Amino acid sequence: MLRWITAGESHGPALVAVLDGLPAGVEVTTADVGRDLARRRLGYGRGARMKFEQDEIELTGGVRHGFTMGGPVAIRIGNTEWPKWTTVMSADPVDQALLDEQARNAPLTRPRPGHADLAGMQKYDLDDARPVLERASARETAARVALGAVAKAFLAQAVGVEIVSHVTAIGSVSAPRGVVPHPGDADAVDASEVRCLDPQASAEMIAEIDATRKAGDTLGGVVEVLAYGLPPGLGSHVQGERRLDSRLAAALMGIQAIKGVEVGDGFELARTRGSQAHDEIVRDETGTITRVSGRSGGTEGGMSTGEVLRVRAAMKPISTVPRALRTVDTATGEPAVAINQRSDVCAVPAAGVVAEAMVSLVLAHAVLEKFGGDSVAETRRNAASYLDRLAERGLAAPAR
Ligand SMILES: Cc1cc2nc3c(=O)[nH]c(=O)nc-3n(C[C@H](O)[C@H](O)[C@H](O)COP(=O)(O)O)c2cc1C
Ligand SMILES: C=C(O[C@@H]1CC(C(=O)O)=C[C@@H](OP(=O)(O)O)[C@H]1O)C(=O)O
Repeated sequence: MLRWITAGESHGPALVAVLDGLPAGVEVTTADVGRDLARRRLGYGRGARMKFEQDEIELTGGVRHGFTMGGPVAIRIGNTEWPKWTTVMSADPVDQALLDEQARNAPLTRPRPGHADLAGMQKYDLDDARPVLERASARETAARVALGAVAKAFLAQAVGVEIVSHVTAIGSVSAPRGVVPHPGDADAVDASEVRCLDPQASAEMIAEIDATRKAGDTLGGVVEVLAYGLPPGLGSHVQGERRLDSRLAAALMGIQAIKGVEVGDGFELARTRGSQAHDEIVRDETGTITRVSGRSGGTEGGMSTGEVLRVRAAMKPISTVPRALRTVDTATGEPAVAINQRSDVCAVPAAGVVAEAMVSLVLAHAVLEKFGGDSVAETRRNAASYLDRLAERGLAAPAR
């Protein structure tokens, strides 16, 4: 079983992340993790912090000489912001006099709509939103992306699966339908400041972000993740929680600010007649079983079909809106405007990288469930044996 967990606060000394259950022999380095973390910092519309936050990475456990050893992989990501926050975020008690010296230590009592602030203060019996927002912050997604990089390395090396993500909409601007990147397009996607393959849509998205920033407002959008090379039969129809689609949806919905998930053509399928909604099965000239379309997004009955997996996630606009939103000061009970610190205007491009990480973790888990293995070579042999058996039965799925 593959399990993962993260800890740490936005302005604490570091984030830490643990991935337990990975076989030995996965080739992964600090540079591989760093590459994905750098991609997460990309994106037009991000705020000031992303320009100077450095993501100091340390593989603190589970990896030796560039290969996993079979134990938990532990990653520490130091926050370079920490020196400014040593008092307000000190783990140990601090003198009140010292706290009173800096404005940033004052309790936050004007909860921001759209954030965890108010519900967290209610739930955890707090007079200050600080302990809530520190953990609710999407700074935590750096830890997930670090683990996702390791999962992605495992998927590529064990079963040849490649993951790519892109932005399909920002605010009212959508990429044309049919813009679907292949693994070979990954660098071209990242070369766009909004991680969109279509140049015209990219330019329009950037203009929309500029106009929104000028208006003191924020934006959301839609990201899509594709997985190429999945074998059929990951996940299972036998129990709701074992379905690959339900696990992907939960993992994507667990990302900060994600409010909707679609698998394949998703909501569009609800408006389509059955004859136009499903992917007909044919045998091609090589004897391979294949589909004439990809509307299902590569899952049927909660299992991978062997076709390209395609999932989308909708992100709501950034919650910290410069045009101050109404709230109530919890210290006085009086109407107030929400705290408004520096913030992103749009983080949809970064959310795509986070979604890629979550899809990678879910797929790595599903691969290990199906094929097991204490070494990558063993997982690879087990997967090959399954695919050989499918071929023997005349049920080989296409290599994608
Ligand atoms: C990559 C990423 C970056 C984000 N950056 C910000 C930000 O700078 N400011 C902000 O207010 N919200 C930001 N958010 C969103 C908040 O974390 C999110 O709105 C908040 O957790 C409440 O959303 P929820 O109701 O889905 O938990 C970001 C989200 C993601 C995924
Ligand atoms: C730090 C990151 O994102 C942060 C997510 C975030 C939020 O409220 O979610 C608010 C901002 O942080 P701060 O309040 O310190 O300016 C973003 O910069 C990151 O993605 O690494």
